[in-house]
Amino acid sequence: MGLIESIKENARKELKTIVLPESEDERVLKAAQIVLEEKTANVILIGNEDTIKSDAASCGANIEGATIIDPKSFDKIDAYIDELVELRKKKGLSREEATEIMTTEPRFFGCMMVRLGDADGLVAGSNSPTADVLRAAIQVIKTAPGINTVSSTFIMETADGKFGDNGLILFADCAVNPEPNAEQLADIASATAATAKSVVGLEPKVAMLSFSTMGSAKHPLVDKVQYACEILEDREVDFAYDGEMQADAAIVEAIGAKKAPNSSVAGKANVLVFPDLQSGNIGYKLVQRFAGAAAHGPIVQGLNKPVNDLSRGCSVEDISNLVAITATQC
Ligand SMILES: CC(C)(COP(=O)(O)OP(=O)(O)OC[C@H]1O[C@@H](n2cnc3c(N)ncnc32)[C@H](O)[C@@H]1OP(=O)(O)O)[C@@H](O)C(=O)NCCC(=O)NCCS
Ligand SMILES: CC(=O)OP(=O)(O)O
Repeated sequence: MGLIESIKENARKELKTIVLPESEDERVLKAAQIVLEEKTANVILIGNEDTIKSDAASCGANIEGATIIDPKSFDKIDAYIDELVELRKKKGLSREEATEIMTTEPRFFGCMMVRLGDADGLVAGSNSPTADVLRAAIQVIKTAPGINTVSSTFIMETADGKFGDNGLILFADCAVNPEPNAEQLADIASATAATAKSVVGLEPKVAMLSFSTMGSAKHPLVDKVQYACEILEDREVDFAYDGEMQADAAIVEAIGAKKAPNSSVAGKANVLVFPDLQSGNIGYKLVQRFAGAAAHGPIVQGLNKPVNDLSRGCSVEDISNLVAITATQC
């Protein structure tokens, strides 16, 4: 059974409720139909009921069974507004401003549903930049206890099975931290190793990527990746990692053996940690488009409850798959 099929099977075992705030996007309505048909989650759509039903009819999506909630007539809206005022009181958010946010910004409203237990998880981002989804999630859901860095990973599924574990390989961070420092790179490595285990069922082998392998180049940017490896060593993490190394040394056995002969990760990596967001975001999109890989995510790591993002270029199937993944994280 493939990864997504087994995730869907797990999701069906205990049905969770996932909020889809971007009901104005017809891909979301079509994905809601798939999720309901496949019974991988209960679905909450946010917006005006008449508008959503008419949009669904226009695009041929059968959303029967989805719950539709309009923040403007929601019976708990006052409690939601109070909670946002409390959460943002150090930032001086007024009740008037909180009311505006809760009634006009569905991503914030959806995150509040998750925070207050009226839903289990949220998927958004097909119709908004990642930063908008992340701000709502970080401000409302907050980080999990003991976590300093929210980050993200894509589960890349390549067709020919040559790289990673039978074609499965996680890329991080491709969506959140523009210029991670060494501490944050180490945090990203740990969070992604945990996702590899918990979501994909892989024993993580983490390669800390650079344009240098084991000191072959000298540059402050290389030093940063080496320092991140030292931090992982100091933290005595419980997963295999190595670096710094180039992408070919990380994933091609013969090149790993030549460039990093003493490494237990080189040539076998199933988690790639990119040195910054430019390389990570460009890297995942090139593999997705050139290699025809499925890119599941970005799965957001380090939040107190599951909220996952999408690329605006996502397909209907990407959305329904990510809903199933989110349901298994609840
Ligand atoms: C994630 C991101 C939105 C945060 O933006 P920001 O401008 O720092 O957000 P804010 O200043 O509003 O910060 C909100 C809060 O989140 C915290 N925060 C920001 N990034 C964080 C992170 N990675 N981990 C933990 N907390 C974070 C801030 O400290 C702040 O906390 P506070 O409200 O208690 O002061 C920003 O880093 C970003 O835009 N990243 C790139 C997203 C992107 O464009 N991706 C490419 C396409 S996928
Ligand atoms: C993850 C990502 O790159 O999102 P988008 O394509 O929407 O910018």
